[in-house]
Amino acid sequence: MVLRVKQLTKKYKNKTVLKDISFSVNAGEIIGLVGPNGAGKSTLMRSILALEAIENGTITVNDIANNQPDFYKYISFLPSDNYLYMSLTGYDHLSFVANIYNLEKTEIEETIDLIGIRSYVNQPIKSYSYGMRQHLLIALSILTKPIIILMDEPFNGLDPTSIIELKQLIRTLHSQGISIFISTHNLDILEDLTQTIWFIKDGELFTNSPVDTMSTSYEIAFFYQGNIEELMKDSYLPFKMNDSLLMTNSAHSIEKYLEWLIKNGVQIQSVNRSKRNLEDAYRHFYDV
Ligand SMILES: Nc1ncnc2c1ncn2[C@@H]1O[C@H](COP(=O)(O)OP(=O)(O)OP(=O)(O)O)[C@@H](O)[C@H]1O
Repeated sequence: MVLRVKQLTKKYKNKTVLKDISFSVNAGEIIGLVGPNGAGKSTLMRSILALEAIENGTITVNDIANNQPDFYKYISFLPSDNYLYMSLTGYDHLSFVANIYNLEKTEIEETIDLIGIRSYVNQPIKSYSYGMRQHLLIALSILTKPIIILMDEPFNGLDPTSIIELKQLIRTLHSQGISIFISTHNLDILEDLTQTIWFIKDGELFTNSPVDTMSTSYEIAFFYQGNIEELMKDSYLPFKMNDSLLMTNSAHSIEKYLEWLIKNGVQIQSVNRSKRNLEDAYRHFYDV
């Protein structure tokens, strides 16, 4: 167990924004947090980091509570707002954090290479693009070798190139065993990164969200000279047709569908996990 949150309640004046929320994040998980504007995503992250005073709850990382300095060695935060100093360089920022945590120069160098910011790390922040700033913020957030990173809307304002790079970076961090808790409004990006997606609604967190079944639903593009619907009926496997794609049903394994189709002379052109599932689940859950 990396992060554990127990019975967290947070109010702003009379309004309860987070209602008795409990959950845990395991090592190496990528968790997506979804919810409409004002649902409480940022408040949840800020409360975990004790940036907000809370009414009730305990929050630990590696069993260390968030009122202990060591807590902040193991967890780091990529906030949605940019807090960089325009006249200082990327390296200045990294040295600043390294000094606080008593880190070696070599650790700064390793981080620069891992995040791939060497070509501009000695330039002042004011010359950085939005994506370059985001990379530096990530470099800052991993400098202390955290075991979990909270990312609040990290894709906001990024162009497609930076989005692709950031997704790759998140995968790299994940491959190193770092857990990532990420809030975003971009459902497509989230679906690309993880199948563990939690919903927040009216101050409650739904960790067994309606998206749980989505991972096993697929779209199959195929070539077949006969009538595919007739052929599928004979298989007794539930399906839907969508823009001439065959949509599988999540309760049945993809292998069963492929086996049946191939056996009956259908040429498979591609198989993709259905992208529409998260959006559908979102619409259904939030009644959009
Ligand atoms: N400092 C504050 N004082 C009073 N109310 C606040 C404060 N910060 C947030 N709120 C309220 O708490 C609720 C949750 O806000 P929060 O920013 O956590 O939502 P969010 O899910 O991150 O939204 P968004 O997707 O728009 O970023 C909202 O109703 C918001 O108005």
